[in-house]
Amino acid sequence: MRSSKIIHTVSCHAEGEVGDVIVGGVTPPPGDTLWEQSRWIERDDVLRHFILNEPRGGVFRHVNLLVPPKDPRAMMGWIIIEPADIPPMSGSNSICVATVLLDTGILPMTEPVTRLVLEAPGGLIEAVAECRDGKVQRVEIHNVPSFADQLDAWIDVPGIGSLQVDTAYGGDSFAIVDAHQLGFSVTADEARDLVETGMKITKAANEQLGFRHPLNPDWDHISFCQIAAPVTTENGVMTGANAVVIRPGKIDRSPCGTGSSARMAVLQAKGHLQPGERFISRSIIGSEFHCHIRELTTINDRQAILPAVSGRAWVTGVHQHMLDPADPWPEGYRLTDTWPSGIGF
Ligand SMILES: O=C(O)[C@H]1NCC[C@@H]1O
Repeated sequence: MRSSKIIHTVSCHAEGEVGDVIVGGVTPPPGDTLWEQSRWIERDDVLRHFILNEPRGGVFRHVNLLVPPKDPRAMMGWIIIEPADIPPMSGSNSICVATVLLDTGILPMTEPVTRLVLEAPGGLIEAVAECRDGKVQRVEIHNVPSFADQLDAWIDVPGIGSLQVDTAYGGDSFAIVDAHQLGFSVTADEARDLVETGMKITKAANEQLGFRHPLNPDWDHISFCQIAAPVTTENGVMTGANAVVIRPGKIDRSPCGTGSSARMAVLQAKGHLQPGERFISRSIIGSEFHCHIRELTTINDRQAILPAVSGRAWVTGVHQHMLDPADPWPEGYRLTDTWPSGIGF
C-alpha cells in the first residue's frame, strides 16, 4: 500500500456521539495558546476536509486533535474539530478524549479513580475517570464556567413565528427553546423536523440576539439550538430531555455536555436548580449525562456556574487514514444530500 499521508485515530463515542481522537500523524498547529492553535485549524481546511469529508468522514463525525498543553497545569491539550466549528469546549468530545487517553495508555490509569487536567481551547477542565479492569467506566467533566446570557428573549423565526428563547454558554453557545412550545416531544421519529426547526432558530437567534463571550470576544455567535423538553422529576431527580441541533444540520446523539451546562446555568438563573442538586440530561436516543452544579462563580461580574457533567464512552476502533498520491480527491468531498448547506449562517 502506498500513502503520502497517514493519520492515526482511535475512534470513540460518548453516549452515542462520535468523538474520534487523532493520536498520531499530525504536527501541532502554530500558535502561542490553545485558542490560537484552534483558530489556525479553523482557517486551514486541509485537516478538517481530510478527516471530516467523505470518503473518510461525514457530517456525524467529530475529531479531536491531541496537542502538547500550553498551560503547565495540564497533562494534555486538545482541539475539537466539529463539522461547522472549532469550538472552545465539548462535553461528549472531552469524555471521548479522557477515555481514549486512559484506555490506550497514552496517560497512566490509576484505579479506581484517575484525575486528569486537560486543556481545551476554551480553558482548563478536569476529567475525573472511574476506572476498573483497565477500562474507563465513566468520566465526570468539570466544565468551564457557564452562564445564562439573555433570558426569555423573543425572536421571530421565519415559517414558525414569535418564539421565546434563552441564550446561554456552557463551553459553547446555545439558544434554548421549549420543545412543547414548538409541538415536539423530542423523540427519534422527529429528528428531521427538529433539525430543520433548530437550524432556523439558530439563524434567527444569531441575527436578532447574537452572543459574545465576555472574556473571549472572538467567540461571537450562537452555535447550537437546544430544543428542550420541560424538566420533570424522575425518582426524585430533575430530568430533562433535549435535542441539540448542530450546524450544518444534525442532532447530537449524546445529551450534549456543553448544552447540559448551558441549560443548568439557565435553570440556576431562574431559581430552579441549586448547587449540588442532581440533574439528568437525556438525549434523543435515551442516553444520559448525570450533571450538577459544583459551585457558583462570576465572570466579569456576571453570575455563572461551575458545571459537572458525567457520561460513558467506548472505543469503536483504530484507524489509519491514508492518502494514495493518485487519489483525485485528496481533501474529499461533501454533498448536500447528507451535508446540508445554505441553511444556517
Ligand atoms: O457534548 C457536547 O458538548 C457536544 N456534543 C457534540 C456537540 C457538542 O460539542
